[in-house]
Order: sequence, then C-alpha cells, then structure tokens
Amino acid sequence: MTEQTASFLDYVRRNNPNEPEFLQAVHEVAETILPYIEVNPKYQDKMLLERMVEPERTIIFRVPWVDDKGKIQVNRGIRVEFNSAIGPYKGGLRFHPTVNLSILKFLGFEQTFKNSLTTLPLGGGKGGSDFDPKGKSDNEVMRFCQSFMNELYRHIGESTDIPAGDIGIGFREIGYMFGQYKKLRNEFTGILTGKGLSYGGSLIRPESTGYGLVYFVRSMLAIQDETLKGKTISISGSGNVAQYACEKATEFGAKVVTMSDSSGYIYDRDGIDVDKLAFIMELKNVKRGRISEYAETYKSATFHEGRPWSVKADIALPSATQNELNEEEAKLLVRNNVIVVAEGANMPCTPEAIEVFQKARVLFGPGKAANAGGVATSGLEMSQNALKLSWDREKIDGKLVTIMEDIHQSCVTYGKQEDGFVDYVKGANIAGFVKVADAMLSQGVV
Ligand SMILES: NC(=O)C1=CN([C@@H]2O[C@H](COP(=O)(O)OP(=O)(O)OC[C@H]3O[C@@H](n4cnc5c(N)ncnc54)[C@H](OP(=O)(O)O)[C@@H]3O)[C@@H](O)[C@H]2O)C=CC1
Ligand SMILES: O=C(O)CCC(=O)C(=O)O
Repeated sequence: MTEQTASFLDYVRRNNPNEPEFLQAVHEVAETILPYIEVNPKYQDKMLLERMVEPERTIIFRVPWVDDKGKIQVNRGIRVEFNSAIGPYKGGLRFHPTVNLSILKFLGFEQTFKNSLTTLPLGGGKGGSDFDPKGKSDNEVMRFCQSFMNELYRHIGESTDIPAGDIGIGFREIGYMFGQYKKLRNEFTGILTGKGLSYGGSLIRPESTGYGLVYFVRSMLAIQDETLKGKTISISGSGNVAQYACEKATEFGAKVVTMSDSSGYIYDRDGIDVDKLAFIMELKNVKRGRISEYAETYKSATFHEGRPWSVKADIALPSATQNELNEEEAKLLVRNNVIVVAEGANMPCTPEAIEVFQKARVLFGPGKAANAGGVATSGLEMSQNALKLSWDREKIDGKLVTIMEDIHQSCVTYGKQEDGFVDYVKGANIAGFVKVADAMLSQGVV
C-alpha cells in the first residue's frame, strides 16, 4: 500500500469508526483510484475521492409494527443516498438481521461505481432494515413493509431515489411497499423497481443479475478462447442471483454442482439441471424451506455444513453475501485449478482471497462489474415506466447482453496489464470513477 493510500484510509477510518465493511470497500477502490488520480492532473486537488466516500445524505428512522400476537416490535430503517452526480439515487433495500450502517454504506459506495459502469444515468444508494422476514407470516411482512414505507416515502421519487430489492426482498415485499407508497401519495409512479408485471414491472428483471453474471463470465472466458460449455461451476446462495445464474449457465452447457444457504450447501455430482432448479425455486421462493431438503429429494446430492469452496470447479460464482469466501477457501479453489471467479454477490470475496486469485492469475470479476446486470435492468424498467410501455423479453435480454459486454470491455480498457492479463478490479474501479468524477467536476462543489 502506498503512503498516500495509507493516509487516505486513516482519514476515512477516523471519520467512520466501527464500519469495517465500509472501510474494506473504500480500501479496494482507493488502491486503484489514488494512483490513477496521481497521473491524471484533471482529477488532482479536487478532493474527489474524499467527496465520494461521504454519502450525500443518510436517513435513519424508526420502523414500529405489530406482530401476529399483537405485540409491538421496533426495527431500524436506513436509506443511504450516496451519490447523485450522474442520476437519481438507485440501489436496493436489504432486510436481514445483520443490516447496519457499515454494511449499507459499503453497498451504497459500491453501487455508485457499479451504476456508472452500466452506462445508464443512475446515481448510487442503498437501504434496508435489520428486520428478518424469515419465519414471519405474510401479514407480519406486510405490516412491516407498510411501516417502513410510512417514513421512506418522504425521501424517494422517480427522479430522486428509486429503491429495489436485495437480500430478503422479492416481489412480495416490493408489492407491499409499492401499495403503501401509492396510498400515501395518491400517485402511481415507478418509485421502486423489481415490481410485479401487472403493475409496472419489467420482464427479465428477476433473471437479470444472474443472467448478467453469466454473460460477463462468457466475455471473460472469450478472451481466453474458452466457453462455458462443459465447465463445472460452483455457486453459493440459492436466492435470486444464484437461481438465475444456475439457469443461464446450464443453458450455456455448463454443469452447476453446488448451491447453498445460511445452513450449508448441497453438492450434486450430476449437476443441477432444469427440473432440479425448478425444485429449488419452489423450495426457496414459495415454501421458504432449507437447501438441505434438496439432498433429501435427489440421490445424486449430499448436504454439507459450511461453504461450497472445497468442491472442485472450473468457475466459482459466490452469490450469497459479503465476505463469504476467505483466503484459505481461495487457496483451495486455486489448488483445484479454478480459472474464473466472478462475484454474483456484493463483496463476497475478502481482500486476502482476491489477492490469492490475482497472484495465481485466476480471472477475477468484482461484483460492481459482474453483478451489474440487475441494476441495469432496473434502469430499463425505469425507462419503460417513463415511456408508459413494456418491451418484450428479447429486446430487454438483448440490451442486457450489450450492457454486460460493454462493462466487460470497459474493464479491459482500463485494466489490461502489459502482459495481457486483465485486472478487472482496477478496470472496473477506474471506468466507474471516471464518469462520476467528470460529472462532479462539471457540477461544481455541491
Ligand atoms: N437481487 C439483485 O438483483 C442483486 C443482488 N446482489 C447481491 O447478491 C447477493 C444475493 O442477493 P439475492 O440473491 O438477491 O438475495 P436473496 O435473499 O434472494 O438470497 C440470498 C441467499 O444468500 C444466502 N445468505 C444470506 N446471508 C447469508 C449468510 N450470512 N451466510 C450464508 N448464506 C447467506 C441466503 O440463505 P438463507 O435463505 O439461509 O438466508 C440465500 O440463499 C447479495 O450480496 C446482494 O447484495 C447484487 C446485485 C443485484
Ligand atoms: O436494481 C436495483 O436498483 C438494485 C440492485 C442492487 O441492489 C445491486 O446492484 O446491488
């Protein structure tokens, strides 16, 4: 680490004590952006990174609700409106007991760069609550979502801030929040993305993060003259991103052998085919069950505690949560000859794990590039809402493919080393930074 980076990180640490995830995300960006600023006079002495690490606004609020026993419960709601230089704040909401300011700030900071990479006019934001939807009845989830929106509605709008889903939020939660917003404002506008098709949602949005991830991996492999056909893939998570990454990878001829949840992972030596994936979708999205039930149903599969990274695979797609793949697990993957690791989740690999991959010359796709297909398709949902029309699947999927290929090209442009190896971390950070920085310079000190 250079002296300049160390001193910048000291400054960020002092201003944001007890926020380890936020500091981790800033560290990764600072290591590539500060040297870039150093050789680009246009960006010097403008305090650009200092401004970018400070959210434009953070809203913290009480979310009281009544459970099915008539008892009053209280959770905390947060929305971090990080950066609006290139468009209105855009980013998901997460409902999970681990949610805190550090996690939402790391997500909002990353989102700013990711949204810039999509080429769409989207600023960065993130929000959520420490509410745990797991084990709650539909009515409890509805009452919580309504209470959450009772405060959030003041701060969002189709040209201001447009939240969406993330961990713990699917169609059900988006629907309840949309309904409450409409009731409070008496207006039908696209203030959330990831909506149901019957009230302004977009085709392909549910599939887009997982599909986009696989399109990105296809581009990474293509520059090595490789394809997905016949590759073995290890995926973590069994939620939205993991499910559709599995679907598209299988369609492209790969064999997905693992999926997981917070209780452990399943290994299916024959691969998770279309029918088995349909079982997982029903299990996770409708029955809200545990992944271990897969191994009770399919003889080719076994259930294990822990995480799937000891399983031999050509490609690893961590798609559950932050810091779910550490240095030791990275070494295991490298020992098993992994050739590509691409992040479906946000920051799933620890900095030490990333170093292991890069030293071993494993192609490593950071989340802000590899999982940008979700927010990009949210941008397409916003366009359709503004135009008051709906595009068909082919059109949206075609745009998603183009966006992911463009993001990949931006990473290559800014990240290709002299020996031809592509440092996707550097490429994604610089490409994301340049557009936001240029807009901030044009708009003055605001
Ligand atoms: N949805 C989207 O469009 C996008 C999502 N992402 C990122 O992708 C990741 C997954 O999101 P998504 O699929 O939407 O979320 P879901 O809620 O649909 O699924 C999350 C999955 O991760 C597992 N998980 C959550 N926390 C942990 C944990 N601490 N340890 C192990 N497993 C865990 C869950 O298991 P369990 O059921 O046991 O909790 C579940 O299988 C997140 O990092 C999110 O930020 C990134 C871009 C867009
Ligand atoms: O679609 C969106 O706005 C949110 C996507 C998201 O939260 C993410 O990219 O991490």
